[in-house]
Amino acid sequence: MAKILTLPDSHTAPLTIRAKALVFHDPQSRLLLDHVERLARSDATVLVTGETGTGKELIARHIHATSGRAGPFVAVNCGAFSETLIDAELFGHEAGAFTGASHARAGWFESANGGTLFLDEIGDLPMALQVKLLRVLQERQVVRLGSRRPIPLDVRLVAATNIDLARAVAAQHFRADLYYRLSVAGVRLPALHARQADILPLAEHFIGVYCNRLGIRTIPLSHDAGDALRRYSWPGNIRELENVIHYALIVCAGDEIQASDLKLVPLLPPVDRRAGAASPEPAPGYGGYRPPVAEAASPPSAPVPAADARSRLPAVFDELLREGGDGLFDAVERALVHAAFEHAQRNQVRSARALGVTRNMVRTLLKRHGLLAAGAIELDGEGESVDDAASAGSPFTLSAA
Ligand SMILES: Nc1ncnc2c1ncn2[C@@H]1O[C@H](COP(=O)(O)OP(=O)(O)OP(=O)(O)O)[C@@H](O)[C@H]1O
Repeated sequence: MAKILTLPDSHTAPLTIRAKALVFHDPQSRLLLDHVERLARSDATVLVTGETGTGKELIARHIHATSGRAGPFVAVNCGAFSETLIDAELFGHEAGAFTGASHARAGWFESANGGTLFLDEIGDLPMALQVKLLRVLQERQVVRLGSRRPIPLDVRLVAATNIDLARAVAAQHFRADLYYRLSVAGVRLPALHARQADILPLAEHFIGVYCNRLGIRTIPLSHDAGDALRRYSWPGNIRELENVIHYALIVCAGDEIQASDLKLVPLLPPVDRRAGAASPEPAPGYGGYRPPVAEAASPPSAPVPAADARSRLPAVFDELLREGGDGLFDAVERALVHAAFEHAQRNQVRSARALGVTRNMVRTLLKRHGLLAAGAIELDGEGESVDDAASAGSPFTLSAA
């Protein structure tokens, strides 16, 4: 059974709590872990939400491991089966219940008796089975397909999803009654970029795991590599970090993992600070990320009130701003506007849509950062109108909270 190391209250140094494979170092993460363990001690059904790769299954396993339940942990991905199959697999069937059912078979609920059933991607469960699931949860008994005999159950259900179930209810893809039943006890796992203090401890943890697996001595991160990991936005969250470290250990040729060994997917194209200059090719390795190059001699235009600009940009900038001060904010804002403008082939309307701001705001920001200075071409949209709402699918909203 996984064991949590409890830390003395007086311990002020940053600490990593390791419980089997659990790394929770960020103060917010530790609070979350406390919450999870309190829920684990109850019998409550728990809904774990969070983006892909944030550790939902790991948390479900931890809930089981710390619940004191002696039965097994049974994990099922609801999105991986057809409706007919998942019905029979979840609730079991008697012999002859349907064509091909030559033997009676216990379903996952019965298999998890005394333990925990983890239903991953619960949002993918077909509506008809949502009704059945709700009934099983309420009555604490299951009836196999082809039978009328109720089988009593003692199963703790943990469900997980990376979609917004409330929206799925609004879109009539998910039943409201099941939603309310599942949402009583919830755990929301933050995206990795919002757990800054967890990034390096997790990276070190994965270095340990994979060096062990590869049978090599531990290779530490160089300073630059650590910096790059902290600055990256991690759209694939902890799973992506794990893969990046695994790959880096395979390609690393020296005594330390270098930034160039890290295969990070670029969120932003590289930045050229000269207005109107063509974007250079991404750097090799390190996902093409480059720090902004030194300021070139393009004259700054009339500034716009910073607060105005900030209020319209995604929340991730607020985080960067808190951490890095105005200089960092400006650099990121400029990089973003420049990237969107180049990506939209200097069409202000399309840039505005990608950024989720008005066209006037794009124009103001372009001016402010000298991107409409001499040599820059200004193309307007062909009569397209833009409203203030962020456009769906904007490539620049990936890391927004
Ligand atoms: N706190 C953590 N400490 C150590 N490893 C972790 C932690 N959280 C997640 N991981 C690792 O990250 C990987 C992804 O975690 P997991 O599969 O639990 O994510 P998930 O949210 O269920 O993903 P998906 O939504 O894609 O199913 C796993 O290898 C897991 O062991």
